[in-house]
Amino acid sequence: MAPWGYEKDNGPAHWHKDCPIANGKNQSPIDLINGEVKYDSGLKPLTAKYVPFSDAKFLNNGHSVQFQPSAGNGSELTGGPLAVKYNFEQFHFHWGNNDTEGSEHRVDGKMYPAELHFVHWNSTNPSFKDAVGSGGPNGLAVLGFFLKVGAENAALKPITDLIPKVKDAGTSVTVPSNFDMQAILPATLTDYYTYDGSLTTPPLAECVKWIVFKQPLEVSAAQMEAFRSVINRDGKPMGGNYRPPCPLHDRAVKTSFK
Ligand SMILES: C[C@H](CNC(=O)c1ccc(S(N)(=O)=O)cc1)Cn1ccc2ccccc21
Ligand SMILES: [Zn+2]
Repeated sequence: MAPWGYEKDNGPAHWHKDCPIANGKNQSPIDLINGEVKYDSGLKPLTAKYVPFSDAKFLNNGHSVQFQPSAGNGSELTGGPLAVKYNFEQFHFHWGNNDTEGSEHRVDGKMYPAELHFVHWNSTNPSFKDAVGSGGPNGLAVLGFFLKVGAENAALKPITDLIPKVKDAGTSVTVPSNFDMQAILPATLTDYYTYDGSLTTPPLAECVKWIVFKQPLEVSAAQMEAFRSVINRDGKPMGGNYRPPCPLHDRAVKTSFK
């Protein structure tokens, strides 16, 4: 099979051939149905402590655009549903070719124009790759933020301004060391959905504690358009790089809010 992608001939419906876990019982994304979630008063706010990276790249890997430090620097995530500290690994985006589609998770069937994922790995593992392969839903913790079109996002501007430099698959650019990743996050990481799931791209490993925030972030129409100028390995617009929702099976989605 051609390397996986989101086109007709290599998209999500084909992934099970190389990754049979695609039809597993803990797959992501899902449709977050408010009538079926359960409030858990034990869910505390999350704490993300992000230290500026001196050596990070912003890259186009053919299926997303991704902020990738060269090494860890103590940036970490704790709290919420997490029992231990998780190290920051990377963040990346999923988006659509118009404002009616693009996010991976949905809320009562509604899609947002894009979704931002902050990927972290369980620090009890020696490395990110070990955490992916560690088995069970505590290997990674991914924060999901919906993006909607509105005011310009000043915190994301240093990143969206770099998008034209990584238009082509396989290209990358150095991110200025004064980029403040912490500024992207809302002041308090309180209202979220959380459930046990998987990577949303092959190898689709079922190793993720998902934490999806109820409150979308805003980006300007111009910032949204920047994403839509990115192209994939086939020279086609990358927009549409989202997996459709997967069956919940017998999983519970908990919320930190009533
Ligand atoms: C997974 C890793 C490549 N994929 C990811 O890192 C990743 C991270 C987050 C998401 S999302 N959209 O769910 O937030 C999706 C993919 C490579 N890799 C590491 C071990 C490993 C083993 C076999 C094959 C590839 C392997
Ligand atoms: Zn993702």
